[in-house]
Amino acid sequence: MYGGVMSTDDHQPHAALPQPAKPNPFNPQPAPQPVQVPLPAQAHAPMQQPAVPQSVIQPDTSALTSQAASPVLPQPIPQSVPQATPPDPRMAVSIRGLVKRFGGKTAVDGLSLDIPAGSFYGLVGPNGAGKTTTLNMLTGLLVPDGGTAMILGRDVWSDVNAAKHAIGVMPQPTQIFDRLTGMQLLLYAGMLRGMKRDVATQRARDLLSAFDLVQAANTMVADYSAGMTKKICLASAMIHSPRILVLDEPFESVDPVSSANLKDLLIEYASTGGTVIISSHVMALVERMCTHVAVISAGQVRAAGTIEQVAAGQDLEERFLQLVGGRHAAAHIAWLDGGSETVTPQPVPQTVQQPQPTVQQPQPTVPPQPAQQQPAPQQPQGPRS
Ligand SMILES: Nc1ncnc2c1ncn2[C@@H]1O[C@H](COP(=O)(O)OP(=O)(O)OP(=O)(O)O)[C@@H](O)[C@H]1O
Repeated sequence: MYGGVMSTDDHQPHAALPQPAKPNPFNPQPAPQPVQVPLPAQAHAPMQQPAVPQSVIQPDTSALTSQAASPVLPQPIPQSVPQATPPDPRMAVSIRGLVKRFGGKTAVDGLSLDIPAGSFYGLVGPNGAGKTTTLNMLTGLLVPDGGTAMILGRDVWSDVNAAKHAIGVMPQPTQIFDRLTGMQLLLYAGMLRGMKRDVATQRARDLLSAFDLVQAANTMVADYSAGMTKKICLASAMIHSPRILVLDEPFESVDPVSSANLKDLLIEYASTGGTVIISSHVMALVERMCTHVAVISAGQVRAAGTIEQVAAGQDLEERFLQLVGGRHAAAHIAWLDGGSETVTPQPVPQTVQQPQPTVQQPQPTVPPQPAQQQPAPQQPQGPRS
């Protein structure tokens, strides 16, 4: 997804590039196009959950600390979400009461969050917590059912082009034109953003170099490995030097060398005032790289603030487990023993022994019997020999 650039009027660059095999891969969502259409009234309706106040970025650490004494059992959710407050336009991102339902499933359940400009913000949460859905709504890919989101003081949906101009979103590998070469893909991404070809070319070279993809610059992305594809996706999100980078699992499949380079690049980017928002399951990475973290579970923010505030003096991963209650003491599967015990042979079920009609034909080694003395074997479903 390349934000509002999909509606750019600069079509000339497109003609110079090979035609992609897939239709509109940068915006895989089916119609309607949320970037073009104002939200229905309820999308901007009053928040459906108490919004997070400023304390969301400076949560009540005393509450967190007071729970630190019990390292095993899940702790109560910190009470860091008091009464609704309006979105904060000073924030890079300010979300209030965001809601998304898929049928009967509420994926995002009144989520509120403030992300300060210049922060390196990690979103962590169990599988299915609602991280991707939140990011998709934040970046205009998905129409929310309720709540509001602001990017640098502009409402994502009512001022979508301005908001999206400020962000760079890493597309998923399935969303890119993989019949382009890496260089072509970056050029395409840059020129979609209205960049001149020579500027885009230079930036593409810089990015290919930074991501160790120079050798693969003229290789079709379809022939890239998973990690290389991830890197080119990331590079395409960065080429227009956005003020906010939104990266869903950016380090997944990326090798340690590229990963280190990427981390340096992102840290430097954040140090110059850029805001990086990543979702990740790698707690150590979040703890090491991010300045802030939000723990999301069941579509809500369980805790948010600086790493130190959320960790509250503990290992972040342990704290995470407490907050989401994900570790169950009885995680034991009796038969999953790695072969350490003797396996007692069990009688093979009859259904397994049952000969297959086409396989269990009378064996050719059986001595031939006179047809009139030996009836054919009892194989009613098989062809007769
Ligand atoms: N398009 C969809 N249709 C139906 N349900 C969906 C859709 N997208 C997400 N969901 C559901 O919404 C919930 C949140 O999904 P989401 O992908 O946002 O979680 P996540 O936190 O990103 O998970 P993960 O860490 O596994 O990537 C899940 O229960 C998921 O099954």
